[in-house]
Amino acid sequence: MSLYYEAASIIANADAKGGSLKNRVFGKKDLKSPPGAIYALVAEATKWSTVLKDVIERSDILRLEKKLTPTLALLLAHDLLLAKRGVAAPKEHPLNLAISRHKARLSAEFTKCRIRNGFATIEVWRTHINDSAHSGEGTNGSNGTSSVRPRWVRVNAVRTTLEKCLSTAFADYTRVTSLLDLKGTGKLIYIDENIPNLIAIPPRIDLSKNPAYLKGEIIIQDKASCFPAYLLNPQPEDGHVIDACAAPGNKTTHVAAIVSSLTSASEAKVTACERDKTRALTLKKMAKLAGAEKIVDIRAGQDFTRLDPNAEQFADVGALLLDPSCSGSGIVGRDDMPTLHLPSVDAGPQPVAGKKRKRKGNAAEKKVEEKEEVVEEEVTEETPESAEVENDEKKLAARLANLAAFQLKIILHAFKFPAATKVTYSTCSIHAEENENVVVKALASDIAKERGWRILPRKQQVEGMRKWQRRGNAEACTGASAPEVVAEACIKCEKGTEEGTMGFFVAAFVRDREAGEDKQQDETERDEEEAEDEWEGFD
Ligand SMILES: C[S@@+](CC[C@H](N)C(=O)[O-])C[C@H]1O[C@@H](n2cnc3c(N)ncnc32)[C@H](O)[C@@H]1O
Repeated sequence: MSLYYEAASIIANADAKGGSLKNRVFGKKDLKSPPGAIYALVAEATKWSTVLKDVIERSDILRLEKKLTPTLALLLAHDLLLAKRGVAAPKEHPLNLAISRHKARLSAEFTKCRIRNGFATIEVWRTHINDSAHSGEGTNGSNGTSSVRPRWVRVNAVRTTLEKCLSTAFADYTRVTSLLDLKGTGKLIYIDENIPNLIAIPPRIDLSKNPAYLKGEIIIQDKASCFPAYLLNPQPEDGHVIDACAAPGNKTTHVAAIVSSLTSASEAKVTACERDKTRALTLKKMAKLAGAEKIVDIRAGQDFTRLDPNAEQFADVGALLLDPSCSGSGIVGRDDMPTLHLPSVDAGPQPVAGKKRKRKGNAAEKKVEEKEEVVEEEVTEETPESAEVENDEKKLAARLANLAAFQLKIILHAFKFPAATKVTYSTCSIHAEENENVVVKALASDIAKERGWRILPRKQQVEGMRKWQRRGNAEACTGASAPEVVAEACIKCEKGTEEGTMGFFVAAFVRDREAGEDKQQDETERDEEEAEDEWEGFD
């Protein structure tokens, strides 16, 4: 497999591994190309991806080179236009031919793009691209707007208050009113408008030695990761809360802070299950640092799906937070996969209406057509390698299907807790298979119908979540009785946007306590009657 196919496979993330690009490349054992070369190619091509996407689309090469995938076109165009060594494949290699025969067109579009963006030379442009990547800011987000990646900081309400923090740890910071303003110089702070007690500062500021951080008064936590506990909105009447998949504990300590602010810390009760004993150690440390060890009962090594919902000790569990393992495709770390903007085949210049190419056109047109036919043939020679890419896609689909089955199992188990009326389900995945699709299946389940579980509609969500604009995709909710309502109830975050979050998904399920109790009572009575009917003794 060539360098380009291996790099494309890393980008496709066929192994569905989360974490940084470095981890994904250097952690992969079976690479044939040098990992350093793959890493450099993906990192550099990603930095330039908004530019290359534009250049490729305007050149229309994806339409001409039918078997060149958007990812391969991006990687090859990068090397052709920007790498000192050019395309790292022999001149006669089909991939090299597929990109090099469009060199004139691509170079012309690249130059036009540079001029449009106001850069006098490629070197000035390169410096700008490198600076933007270094500060964690995209020149353009995936939706064509500016993107920003601030450092999100949650003020831990168990230990302190936002006001105290603003007058101590952040006393010398200047308040800005937009996330984009955090790109400025100096100590800047933004107070979030969706999540209480959440602030953002420029990513260049290191908090690791800050006393407030060391004392657990502030916790570094992505904004999106604060959505589940806030959306769950546990109230004193909800009683006991369960965090089903808790380590390392960001959401556990957040939910602990919310419940303890509403009741006395001695009454607040959160049970945190963590199946992995080693990860549970981190959870323990985190709960201690956050001052939540008395609120949180940690069940190290406990598989949530083996917890007995009908056990006496869980009789008052009213709310459950479910944040199960997922593909992690939405995760953005400081050293993580930056957002890659891929060209689309349909975005290129469209043929002018009424000027259909004919087989017997003028000489120039004919030449183009002949070339196109040759292109088809040459790329077909790549079939074995294309098959490997296809295989990667199949691997990803299989992994997502497994994860989705496990995620659904977690939700359906949570629905069984007799006093529960609130459940949040979240993932840091960008795949509908793990998100909307799982929600739709959960709503269609027998237990949801029996116990009256439904989606919490947007208009009934807590204010900050109601205000959040990015919602689910109705097409991915096909199968639900009201796909538009379910999609609107689903909350999404996208990485690489002006909102400055990771990729994330969260939805809440609710049911009326009375309706649930009635239905459960009916069910119990029905079970008893059935048991009586089945009883055939003493005759
Ligand atoms: C996405 S992480 C949770 C992150 C955590 N909620 C936070 O915000 O810090 C998922 C965790 O669930 C744990 N897990 C997976 N399956 C589980 C199960 N059946 N029961 C309990 N924990 C489980 C994993 O070991 C992992 O630590």
